[in-house]
Amino acid sequence: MASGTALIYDEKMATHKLLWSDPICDIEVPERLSSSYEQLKSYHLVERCVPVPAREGSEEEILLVHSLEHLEVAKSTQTMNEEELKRVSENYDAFFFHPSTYHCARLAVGATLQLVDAVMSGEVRNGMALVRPPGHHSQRNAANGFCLFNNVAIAAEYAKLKYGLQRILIVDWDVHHGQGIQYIFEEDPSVLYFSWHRYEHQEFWPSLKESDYDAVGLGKGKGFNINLPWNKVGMGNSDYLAAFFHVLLPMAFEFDPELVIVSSGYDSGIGDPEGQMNATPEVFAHLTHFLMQLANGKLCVILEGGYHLKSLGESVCMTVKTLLGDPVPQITGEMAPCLSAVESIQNVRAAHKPYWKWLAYEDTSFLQNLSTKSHLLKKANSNTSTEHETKITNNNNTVKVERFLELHMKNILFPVPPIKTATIGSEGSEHFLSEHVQLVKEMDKTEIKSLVSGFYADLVEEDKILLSLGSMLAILDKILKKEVCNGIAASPTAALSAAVALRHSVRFGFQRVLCVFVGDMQITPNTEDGKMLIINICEKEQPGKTSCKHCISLNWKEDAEGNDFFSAVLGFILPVAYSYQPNLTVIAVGPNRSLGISGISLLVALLQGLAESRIVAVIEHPVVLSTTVSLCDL
Ligand SMILES: NCCCNCCCCCC(=O)CS
Ligand SMILES: [Zn+2]
Repeated sequence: MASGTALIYDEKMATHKLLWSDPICDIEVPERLSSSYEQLKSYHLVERCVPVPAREGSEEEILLVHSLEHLEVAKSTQTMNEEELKRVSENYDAFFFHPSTYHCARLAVGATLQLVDAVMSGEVRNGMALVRPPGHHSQRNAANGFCLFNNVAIAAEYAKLKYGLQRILIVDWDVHHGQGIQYIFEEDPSVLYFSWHRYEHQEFWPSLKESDYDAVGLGKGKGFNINLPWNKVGMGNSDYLAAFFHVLLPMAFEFDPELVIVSSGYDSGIGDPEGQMNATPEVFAHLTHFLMQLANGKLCVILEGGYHLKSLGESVCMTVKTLLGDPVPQITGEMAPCLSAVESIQNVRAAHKPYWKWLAYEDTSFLQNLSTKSHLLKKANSNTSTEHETKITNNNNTVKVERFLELHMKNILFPVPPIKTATIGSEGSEHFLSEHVQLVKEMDKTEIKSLVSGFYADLVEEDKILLSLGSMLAILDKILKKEVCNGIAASPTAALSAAVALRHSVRFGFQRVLCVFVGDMQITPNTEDGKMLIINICEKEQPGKTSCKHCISLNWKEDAEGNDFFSAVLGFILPVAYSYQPNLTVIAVGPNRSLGISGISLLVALLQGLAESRIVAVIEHPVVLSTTVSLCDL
């Protein structure tokens, strides 16, 4: 598995700038790039990345997507004076030329392709390219929305051609619809394009009918274009996470891409004048973390929009920090998506039902009266405020947002715990594990006995059991003291170890401990104090087992595709776990587990988005090593 994160930046891309007054384009300033880079430096993130130089994209590479005419027009602007530049710019919707624009746009293309090469060659695992002008609005024969060449679309065509890829996922989390990308790939089933965007029932720019949820692709491309319109402003972390859990991630796992490219616009973040949304910078760490679980981690993040310099910089840092494998910061605030977001999520799922296995059982009965419904919704929304109150409605609120960003930002990029993963390896096992792993010495028996005696002494008689608890407790202690980030212990009885780990963590002072138990859990610690949440994925109905508020059992059977597993984890376990906001996660795999190794590794990897990635895995013997790899392989 490749390692390392590439960072591609060339300050020459800051020369492109607006020479006349234009209230629409004046937010796309050179400082977007330089201040993001400075922010990365201030958090010591640049030095941790692999520097990869930008290059000029060739004319041939640009012609993979654009017409010769478009290329020639762009090229001809290099020698124009301001008046001519202004005139050419007026041919396009929201675009401006500068004498250096053509050169900068070729650098943006080249930087993007350099990142694709670095990732596809295995030189790095993932990376980010800080580029401008952005690309996702530009079309075969036109510049649009600050974009001249479609960097991400060219990258996808380039990767198909040079590396023979057949499945590329493009995730566009910019707050605008990347209609350029949609037009280029809408008949192409080898490129899955997902975009969410501010839409407000087609009121918001670019105000296209084809940006709505029912634009699912054309011909062979049907089902491979996913539009999630936001019909209200003020969308926040909970709405973005719900969109990933209930739309993008199940599709992405079913699609199983060989490469993931992100049209990474941060105008969907809080404070941005274009987006007017409320999602905070750490949400981009979570979104990045989720996408890192696809395509063996081959992830190329390409900058698109983002016009609030402070919010942009913090979000860029959150993204790069996560690409580097750092623990994911806790998401705070409400966890329920708003009504309008749920409406959009339901609509796009219903529109895609015919094209996706994981949606086979989707109930679309609500759709019948949708046409009147959305009309009614629109009318209703004009007065009722059943949505997030939009915190940034008028300018004195903007001050509040600025204040929020100042206060909120300075300490959310915490120092990384020195060691990532702890394990009790039998002699020599350290050779299997990556450099992140620290071997922890066993606790001695007397210490264990005294520690455990207050809990399950009646259950713990045999020494073998006692010893197994010792290794888990030794690791758990390091996690609770935040000396390590996560750990893994083998155990002859995962159920007992999990129960002790839960009790021990609560006694240590953790207020919300999540336990995901795979297999039938003989012991269920009492959870009524709300300090534990147990999700039990069990093969068969547990006779007489009552599901109480904090103990949920999910009946499970191994199925042919394994797709149901993804939608169960993504559509149920993660949303429940995220709404619980645990500060520690215990995952335990019992004897008759029903999930394959890959399923467990994915579950562990996805659960690392919680509790600042504090997770302890208690595994029955045979699967120990592979799970260790997925733990320290973040
Ligand atoms: N009433 C007309 C308003 C037009 N606004 C155009 C905004 C273009 C934004 C492009 C962008 O941010 C790329 S990521
Ligand atoms: Zn944008």
